Amino acid sequence: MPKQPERAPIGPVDASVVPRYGGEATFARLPRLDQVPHADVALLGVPFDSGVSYRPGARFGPGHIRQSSRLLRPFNPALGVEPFAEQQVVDAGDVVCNPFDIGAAVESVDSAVSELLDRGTKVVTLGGDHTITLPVLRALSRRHGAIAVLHFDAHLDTWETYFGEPYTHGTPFRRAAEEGLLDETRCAHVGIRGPLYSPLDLVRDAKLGFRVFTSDDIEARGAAAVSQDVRARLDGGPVYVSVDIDVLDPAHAPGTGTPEIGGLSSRELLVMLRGLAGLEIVGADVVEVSPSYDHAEITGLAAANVAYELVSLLALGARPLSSR
Ligand SMILES: N=C(N)NCCCC(=O)O
Ligand SMILES: [Zn+2]
Ligand SMILES: [Zn+2]
Repeated sequence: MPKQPERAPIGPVDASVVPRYGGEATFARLPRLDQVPHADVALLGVPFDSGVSYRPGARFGPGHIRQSSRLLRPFNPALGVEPFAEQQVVDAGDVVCNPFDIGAAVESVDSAVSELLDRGTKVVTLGGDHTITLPVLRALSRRHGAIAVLHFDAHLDTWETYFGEPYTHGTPFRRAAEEGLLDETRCAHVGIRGPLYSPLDLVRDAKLGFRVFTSDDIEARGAAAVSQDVRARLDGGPVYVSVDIDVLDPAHAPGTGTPEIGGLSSRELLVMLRGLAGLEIVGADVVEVSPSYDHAEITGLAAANVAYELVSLLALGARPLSSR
């Protein structure tokens, strides 16, 4: 059989030909999963927020992030990559999640992510509240074993339960640690700040294997310096990147459910993300975007651009070692 010529990825709709404010709001105006023969990377919406402890609305996050992603362009100069040309990126639509049964919703996310991974597609999940990271980690660790988690968040999300419930947006990383999904020598939280329930929260969190880089550390030492330490912590195996948009200061991301003052600027978050270039990233998410508290798409734009950086990092990771 003659070798098939390699097909170039189908990219976004060209904004210089078709106005970017019209047409279907797939992420970055990319093709849908059913429009390509094979996808290397899929953006997957998870409209679910039954795990929240305060303001609701993250169920509307995926649609809002897509709408806010219309202005993204195909070349990322900061990382020197064309993320949609070097790999086939698609929008895989939304997972159907039962809003009245958290356990069932968690199973649905696991199945949807597993199905994509089985086809050789990496997944960047658009939440949804932070509950949804647990099933993604379950699906990934079935393939990769225990993985490092880099968790950007104001909150630890390693609390025990809320109202006796194990699956909530404040507990995913405790469940993940208990289930042995995490490489406890290589996990980190970045951007932690704000009041806790008890001094023991930090002690219990450290026991799960997380190193904490606080929002104050970034203010004191600068994002570039902290990013070096984070990188050193993660190196040596598969890494999952979870971005709770409330890692940003409410001035940079007002549209979220549990806002905490004194957070990162969007510029600092970009520096931290770009510092990950070259790591073995196996999946990522952007969660906790709650559009009804957003203004002027501030949070939507931040989330869309974070997802764009994550897809860019996946493109770099897919390059042959010699050209990274
Ligand atoms: N994952 C997010 N965004 N928040 C967790 C906060 C849990 C609490 O109410 O203490
Ligand atoms: Zn948070
Ligand atoms: Zn969180």
